Amino acid sequence: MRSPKDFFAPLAVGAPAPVREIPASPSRMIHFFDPSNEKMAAKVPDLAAKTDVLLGNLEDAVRADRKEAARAGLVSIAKATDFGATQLWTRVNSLDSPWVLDDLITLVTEIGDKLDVIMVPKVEGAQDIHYVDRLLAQLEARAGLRRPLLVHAILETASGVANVEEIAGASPRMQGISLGPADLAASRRMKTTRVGGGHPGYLVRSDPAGDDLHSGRTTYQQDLWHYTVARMVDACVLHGILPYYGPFGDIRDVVACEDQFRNAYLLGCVGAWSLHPVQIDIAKRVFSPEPKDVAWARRVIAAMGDGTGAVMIDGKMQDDASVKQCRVVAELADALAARDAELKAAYDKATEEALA
Ligand SMILES: CC(=O)SCCNC(=O)CCNC(=O)[C@H](O)C(C)(C)COP(=O)(O)OP(=O)(O)OC[C@H]1O[C@@H](n2cnc3c(N)ncnc32)[C@H](O)[C@@H]1OP(=O)(O)O
Ligand SMILES: CC(=O)C(=O)O
Ligand SMILES: [Mg+2]
Repeated sequence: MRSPKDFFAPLAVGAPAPVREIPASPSRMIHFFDPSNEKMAAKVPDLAAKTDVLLGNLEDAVRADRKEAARAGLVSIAKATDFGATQLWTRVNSLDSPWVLDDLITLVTEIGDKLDVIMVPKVEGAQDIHYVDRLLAQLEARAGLRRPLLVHAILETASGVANVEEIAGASPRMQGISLGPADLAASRRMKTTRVGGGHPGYLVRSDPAGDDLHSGRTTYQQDLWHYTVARMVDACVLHGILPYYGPFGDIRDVVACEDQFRNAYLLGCVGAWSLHPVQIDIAKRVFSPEPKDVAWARRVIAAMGDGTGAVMIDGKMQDDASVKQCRVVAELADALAARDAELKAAYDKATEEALA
């Protein structure tokens, strides 16, 4: 563990100084593509126009015999594409794999100036982040980079969950953490074979009306990921970094995908992964506050003046705490509206109507 005095010192001579605050650019969807897949690669320029984050994936879902092609593909795509305001991220192979060292050396030295964030899978504890932190500093110095790369950890091992607070605070490079429900389920020996989402067997049942235990009892499916997402959100907030829901593997079930994303949004996550183009708009919709909620938040903020005291609006009590809740929604809306004219118009129209 570095001393608090050295926390923001560069870890290699010539490496750029670490950032003191994580940039709050929109990252409602982290869209995954396989840079070795020609069809997906061809779509990257179009996808850059409609996603907040594009991520060139080198790890799971890329076949072992395509790892080098994926790495080389990402280098060419990054060099050839103008991403505009969209961030470019990558997910490198796991730290115990035969590919990760070349992934990091190649990507940082060839396209370090185009990359924003490096996602590290299967993080077990702070030691994994410390390893990547020092190596990135050495490579940044070698490449002459002026801006430090940020690091994102996937929470997908039982040990990672047990150590999530120390992972979140392991380095000033830590940008955020995503839930990895597939590897996490395997690591914990959970008995679900689904990639994220609920399970019909994980439920609670209402009490029986009488002696008949078998009929008339409603069941409610529960969220398998509630505990982990909530814990991840707290760890991220504690260290000033951003929490994300990860993948939803049932691409066809756009309805349950939206539900899972919304649960994560309501619990504090800022975005989720999209694995297929059909999930991009779902994430955009869910992780952008609804116009009526923005209008309400702005109305409460306006009515609360300096933010202290208590007022009644439409029969609901508002005070110093509820105005803070409203500021969360209003500030997110302002940040998204600054980049999205359509959203800005919808927020402003709803606010005008609410204040009329
Ligand atoms: C547990 C984890 O680690 S999750 C993260 C790792 N997994 C991934 O990254 C998976 C990424 N996604 C995929 O590989 C694919 O979407 C699959 C395999 C799930 C489905 O792919 P397909 O069977 O080709 O889907 P489908 O036929 O509906 O695709 C329609 C079009 O969208 C394209 N497409 C599919 N997924 C993507 C994507 N993620 N990005 C860009 N284009 C895509 C297809 O190439 C196809 O293009 P075409 O119309 O030119 O032929
Ligand atoms: C996200 C991921 O990598 C997983 O669920 O395993
Ligand atoms: Mg995984």
